[in-house]
Order: sequence, then structure tokens, then C-alpha cells
Amino acid sequence: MTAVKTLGQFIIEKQADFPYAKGELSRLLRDIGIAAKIVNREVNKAGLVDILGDAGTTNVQGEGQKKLDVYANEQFIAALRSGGECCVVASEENDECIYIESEISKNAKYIVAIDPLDGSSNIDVNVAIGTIFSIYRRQSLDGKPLISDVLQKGSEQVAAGYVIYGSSTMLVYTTGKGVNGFTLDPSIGEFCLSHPNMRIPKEGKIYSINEGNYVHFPQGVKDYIKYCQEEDINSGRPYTSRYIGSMVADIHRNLIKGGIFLYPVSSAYPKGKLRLVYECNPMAFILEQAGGIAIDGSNRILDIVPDHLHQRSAIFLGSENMVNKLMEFLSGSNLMTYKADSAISAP
Ligand SMILES: O=P(O)(O)OC[C@H]1O[C@](O)(COP(=O)(O)O)[C@@H](O)[C@@H]1O
Repeated sequence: MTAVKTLGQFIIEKQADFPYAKGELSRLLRDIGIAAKIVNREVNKAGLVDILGDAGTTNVQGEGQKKLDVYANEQFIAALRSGGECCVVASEENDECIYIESEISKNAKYIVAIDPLDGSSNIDVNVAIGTIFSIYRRQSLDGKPLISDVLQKGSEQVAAGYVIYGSSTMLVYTTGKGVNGFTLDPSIGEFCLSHPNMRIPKEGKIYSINEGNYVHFPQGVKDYIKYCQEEDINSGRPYTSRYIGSMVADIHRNLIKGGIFLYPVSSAYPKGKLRLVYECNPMAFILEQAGGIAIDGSNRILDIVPDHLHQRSAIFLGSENMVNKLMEFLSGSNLMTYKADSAISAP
């Protein structure tokens, strides 16, 4: 009988990987884990309590906020405020950054960017939704943190993760030393290590894209979708189309089974729909750490320097061979290829 390893135990154990660590990041990850459990409790009973439906407010993106969006946002911000390790929260649900100037947080050195509830179109219909978080170390030395502390490029992340509220609730995260997944055991109220050292298969048979926008996609994306749908026994095509409409759920499935997730630019979203700072960057860091690739069509997502908090980006991420095949269609020739865990290399 192997003993379960809880998230708390694992975090403390892994602290040894960072010789100079004083436990601040560990405590911050603990705080996020606690808030995730509280949100999970409301998600699980969403149909029973008055937490479904619209909150009657809109966020900075002009999107209608769901009650659960607002609730999750409040829970994560409260946990980050009371934990004392976070000095700035950048949330999808708040126009501006939240600077935490309380006594216990005055020396806090971490910035948290968060999408408190991802997949809001699925909240009211009991389909898997998630939370996405990204952690940076502040660069400015003292005084009030600067916006430049928040707008760091994704490769500067010290940790990133997501929570998926699905048939079971899982927390998956990386601190730059691989990816590990923990399943919430409601009977003991603990996230328990269930998916150690997650790796995305180099090859996959699943493509995830909202084909309802097909007519608005760039030609290279249309050609790649056609390639996925063509019959070819050797490469196992046609591939399977799977699209939940919750980024966390679509990418979690592909991380386990192999696959590619695509959200390109389109006429509705000329710069892409998904937000660079608290959706694309954390998911790209996790995928790269699991052996996958994440690009915006011409750049490595983690190399993009954000210029504003709610900046949008196109994103294509998943199994190495599938993203490289997509690149052939996007660049129209085999100019560039990507090797997982390495920078762009000209052949
Ligand atoms: O409905 P669409 O246009 O396919 O968009 C779905 C995408 O938008 C999102 O719902 C955006 O996230 P939010 O719900 O946090 O706004 C992603 O989770 C998902 O991948």
C-alpha cells in the first residue's frame, strides 16, 4: 500500500530543489491550493445554490461576468491577500492590477496573474471549467511594485498551474522542474499526487479548435484542419476532433492523450481571443515543461513581451510533432521547426 502524498508534502519536499528557498513560493502555492478547494466546493454544488447565471456585471473585456466568475475571483484574491507572499494580483476579472499593501505582504516578492474561472461559457451547463495561474518574482527592488513586474515575458515565470473542476478536481503545476498533477480527495480534503511527472506524447491524434469559426481562419490553419481530416492510414489520420470550449479542459485532455489545441486569430478576434498574461503564458510554460510546444504562429509564446495586462494572442500548443506539422502550413514552407524545450532552430 503506497502512502498518498499530499500537495503540501510534495511542495515542501520539492523546496529542496531550490537551495536558497525560504518557503515563500511553497506558502504561495499552498494558498492557491486552499482557494481552489473553496471554489471547488461552490462549483460542485453550483446547481443547488444561487451561484449560476449572470452577475449582471461586465469585465474589462466587455464580457458578461458569471456569479461563479466573481465568486472565484474574490476567493483567490482573498487567499493571496491573507497569505502574505503576494504583492500584486493581475486578474482577468479586474481592469487594473491589485496592489496588496497590507503589513504582512509588504515584503512579498511574488506576482500572481490569474484567470479565476476559465471556460465561463460552460459554467451553467455543468461542463468542466478551470482556474489558471502564473507566478513571477518581482524585479523592482523596493517601494510599490511596477507594472513592468507584471508584464514580464512568460519565460520569466517561476511557477504556473491550473485547476480543472471536472469529473474529479485536479491541480496541475510546474516550477520549471517538470509537471505534476494532484487529484482532490474530497474524503480527506487534500490534493493527492496522482499524476507524477506528466509528459505530453510527442505525437497525438486529437485536434481541438472551434471549427465554427472556420471561414474566418487564416489559410494555413484551414489547410492544417483539412490535413487533420484527410484519410492516411500511416499517420493515423483522420484525427479526432475534440473541443470542450474550456481551455483548461481541452489542454488537460491533450496533455494526457497527445493532441494540439488551436485558437488562431479570426475576424472576430484579429489579435486572437485568449489572454497572453494569465491564459497563454501559464499554459505554454506547463506544456513546454511536459515536452510540448507553444507558439502564436511565428513566435514561441514564452518569448513574447506583453505590452498590456489584458493583451490577447493567437495560440497553438500541444504535441511536438503536431505543432511542427502545423508550422509547415502556417509558414507555407519548412523554414522553421521547433524542438520541445529549446529555442527556434533554423534547419
Ligand atoms: O467559445 P470560443 O470562442 O470557442 O472560446 C472558448 C475559449 O474561451 C475561453 O472560455 C476563454 O476563457 P474565459 O472563459 O476565462 O473568458 C477559453 O476557456 C476557451 O478555450
